[in-house]
Amino acid sequence: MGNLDGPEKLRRSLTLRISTIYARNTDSRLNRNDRRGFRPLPAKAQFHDLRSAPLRWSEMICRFVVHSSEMRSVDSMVMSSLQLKLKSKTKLNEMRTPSRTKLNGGVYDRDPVQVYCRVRPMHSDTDVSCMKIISATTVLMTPSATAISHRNENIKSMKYTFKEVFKPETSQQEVFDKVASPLVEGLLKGKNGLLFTYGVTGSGKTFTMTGEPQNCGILPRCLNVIFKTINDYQAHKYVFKPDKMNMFDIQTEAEAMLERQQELHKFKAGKKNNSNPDLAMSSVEVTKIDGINEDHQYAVFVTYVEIYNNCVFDLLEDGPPVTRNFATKMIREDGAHKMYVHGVTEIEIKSAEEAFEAFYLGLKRKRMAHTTLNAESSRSHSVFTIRLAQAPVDEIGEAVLQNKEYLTISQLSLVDLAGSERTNRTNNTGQRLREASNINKSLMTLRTCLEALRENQINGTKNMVPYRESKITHLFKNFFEGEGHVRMVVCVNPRAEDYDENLQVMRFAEMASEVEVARPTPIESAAGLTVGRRKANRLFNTARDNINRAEAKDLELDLGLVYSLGPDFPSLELNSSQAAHIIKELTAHLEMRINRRETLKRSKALKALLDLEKESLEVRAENAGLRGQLATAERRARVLEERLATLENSSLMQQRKLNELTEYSLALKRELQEKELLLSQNRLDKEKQKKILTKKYNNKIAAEHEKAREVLSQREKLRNDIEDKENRLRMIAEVLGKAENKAIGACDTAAQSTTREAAAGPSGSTREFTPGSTPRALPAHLLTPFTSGPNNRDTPVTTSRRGIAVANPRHRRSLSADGRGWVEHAPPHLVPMGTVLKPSMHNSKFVNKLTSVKDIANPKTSKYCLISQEQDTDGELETKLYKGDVVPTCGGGAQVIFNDVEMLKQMSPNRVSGGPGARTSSGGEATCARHSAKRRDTAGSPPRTPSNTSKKQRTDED
Ligand SMILES: Nc1ncnc2c1ncn2[C@@H]1O[C@H](COP(=O)(O)OP(=O)(O)OP(=O)(O)O)[C@@H](O)[C@H]1O
Repeated sequence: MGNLDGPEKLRRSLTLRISTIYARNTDSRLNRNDRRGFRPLPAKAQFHDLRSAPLRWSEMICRFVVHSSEMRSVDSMVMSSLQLKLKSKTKLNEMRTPSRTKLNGGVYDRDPVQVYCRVRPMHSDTDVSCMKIISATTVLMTPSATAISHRNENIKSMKYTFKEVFKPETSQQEVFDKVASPLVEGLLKGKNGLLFTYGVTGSGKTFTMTGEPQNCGILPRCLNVIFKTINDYQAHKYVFKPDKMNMFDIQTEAEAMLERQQELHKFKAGKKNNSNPDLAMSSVEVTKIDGINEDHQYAVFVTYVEIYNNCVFDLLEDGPPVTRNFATKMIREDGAHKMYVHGVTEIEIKSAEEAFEAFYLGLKRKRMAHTTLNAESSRSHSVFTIRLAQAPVDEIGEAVLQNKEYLTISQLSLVDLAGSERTNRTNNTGQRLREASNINKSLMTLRTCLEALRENQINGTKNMVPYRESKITHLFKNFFEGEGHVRMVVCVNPRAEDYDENLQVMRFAEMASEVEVARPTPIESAAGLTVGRRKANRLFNTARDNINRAEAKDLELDLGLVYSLGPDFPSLELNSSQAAHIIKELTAHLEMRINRRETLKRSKALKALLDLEKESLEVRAENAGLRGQLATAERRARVLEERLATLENSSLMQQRKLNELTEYSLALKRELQEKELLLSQNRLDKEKQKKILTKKYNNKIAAEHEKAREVLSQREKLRNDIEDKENRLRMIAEVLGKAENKAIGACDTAAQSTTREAAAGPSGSTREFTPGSTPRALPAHLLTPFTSGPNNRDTPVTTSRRGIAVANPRHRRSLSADGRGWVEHAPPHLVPMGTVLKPSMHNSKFVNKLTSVKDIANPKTSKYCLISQEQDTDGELETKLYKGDVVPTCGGGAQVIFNDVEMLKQMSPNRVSGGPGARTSSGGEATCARHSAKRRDTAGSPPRTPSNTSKKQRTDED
């Protein structure tokens, strides 16, 4: 280097030393030989002093290229790096998980859930709105006349206040800036956040969360901003590695590199591309978020799950892009009592494009369907979770500190809830109906949980919050029970038809805004580490790269630092003349010693190198063996995990089936009990009715018996009367018979027999009745001669008579009529018979038609006679008399028992008849008609010719 001029010499020496130091800066034990040319360190230099050496170098190199103002932080870094180890030792055991800040004697610092309202544009201009935005924070809802709540609860216009109300024309960017941007900032600063959209179906929740291809929503914008902000501070892939139990491991650069190489091999086998070329969300202009910790390294992980019919499905699971056959996942609690989806695919993302790719893969798999109210309706709740792992870089600003306690995990969950639906509006059936009922049920649980939480917070109670009743609330538990910011965007469709549902949404929003969540604690920077070390390291690296370039010749060098390595060797003076010889010998000796030492050193170094090489080989072999074991163990663990997941799924399914069966059996039991109850009720009713009826029946029977008894006694009485009268008549007849015998002397046989017949009573000793004859004696008036007429019937007649006169009232054939209590039922225009054969029915009631029951059923009526007249086959008039007794019935009516039929035939006197007994007469028609009828006792004599015969047919019913 002696021939080189100043700057060149310096450049070379710097290059040599920087590369040496850089190559070893991860090793804490620097070799003295490596520090050749540096200012010697004190003999008792401590470990942390040695670590500071490269930083001094970085300081020095930086001076070539950076502005002096930037050096201030580097200076301070150099100073504070000395204290690193001591302080870091004391901080090792400090927990990094955010803990609740206690204020004023145990009261937690809390923020309320911030609720925003977004009103979507109307479908068409003709739609009627039920909502008016009256200020930046207030809406006024007015019910339409048809609204149910207006009719039932008589609700008038209501005002609802929000953190902010977004008008229909508000842009997606504005909504993102106001609602989501603070949450993203919180995420980058280590705070948890939850943002969910809530509203009726078709109100714009998905539009707000996801957006449209050219007008993206909150989620893509969040991803854009995150990657834009942490782009320069990302850790290498696989430095942070999820441990599958909701926590992360930190790997060394070497381990991470190995995994990257393995992944590269996998990718060569076949890379999947799920990005959607139509959706250019990444092209949106984004602004970075300021104020993130530049001494940290960051890694972003995403998961995307949907909760469909209260089951959790992983939307990023390996498999074909569009599939529905994924297994359900379980929600579990990690070591820090946080809920997480066990076995979910968590992808490490290195750019916004990669994030969109994952997001669109999930979006394709998300369950959407066409419904009456929304062409693309979400049938599930979707939860996109961004987890950010961050950890400080080491003291030289190069790699992540290998200490899990410095690791901070924050998460932002973006939830697009499915919309509440009223089935009578959607007209859903089958699967859609089941989905809707599950959606409504889970939203109801969310509401119940928030209500319980609010109740506990307001009243200081400790009532159980039913998070576990629904998967979505189970997942939300982290946010409401832990720390973080919770925001909700209430989406509303201002149509008048949606009023009732929007009213429920508004009430929910009002209630949710009263729930408070613990404010997150800001994370502290890594203990004792110099702020800005990462930047310094970066500058150092840049400088190191630059110094090798040709342009470095022209760099202005501050040589002051370089020559401050130490003073020159003092000059030696020789004054004696023999000294030259001595010096020569000494020089030779010294050279020999130096050569020897060099040789020894080289051989020693060679040996050390060989040892090192051997050791390194052994370590490598051991490492390979261990890696193999690790890979096997991992494989086995994966297989076991898969088996566990399968078993869990099947147990879940069995459990679900069991629950369903239990519910079904319970329902059946309930039904059975109800039916039994109904049966016993019926039985009781019947028994009661039976008792009532029996009682009624008995009463009626008793009444009937009573009536029958009365009727019988009446009958008995009547019979006695009749007998009495008959006896009297008989006596009269006997008296009359004796008188006649005396007056007439000899009487023809026929007349005698007739008179005897008529006069003979049942008690008469001389009279014999033939079967079928009338068992009653003729009344006295009937025995009068024909001429006596009806008016003289009661008067005893002493005039003699010969033969049987045609119109002789004594020969009146109808013995059935006693003239009392008769109802005569005959056609209105009865041809007058004018014959004695017509029964005498005194004081009878004459009716043409039987219209009233009372005509028959009254105590005065005891006989009934139906008279019909018609022409017979010879054209003669034929009169029939159907006679019967009227018998009262139990029900208060009456029945007629027919017991006698009489038939009268009237023949024209002009009619020429060749038959025996036929008569011709020149007498008038009326007379002829009157005399043509003849009585014949059917029982006593055989029937005559039909022309002049009157028949009596008796049907004795009794
Ligand atoms: N603010 C808005 N500006 C413009 N269009 C909107 C807005 N909000 C919603 N829309 C439109 O309304 C329709 C329904 O919206 P979206 O699918 O987001 O409803 P949703 O609340 O998610 O319904 P669901 O609960 O059924 O999934 C979409 O076509 C969407 O483009």
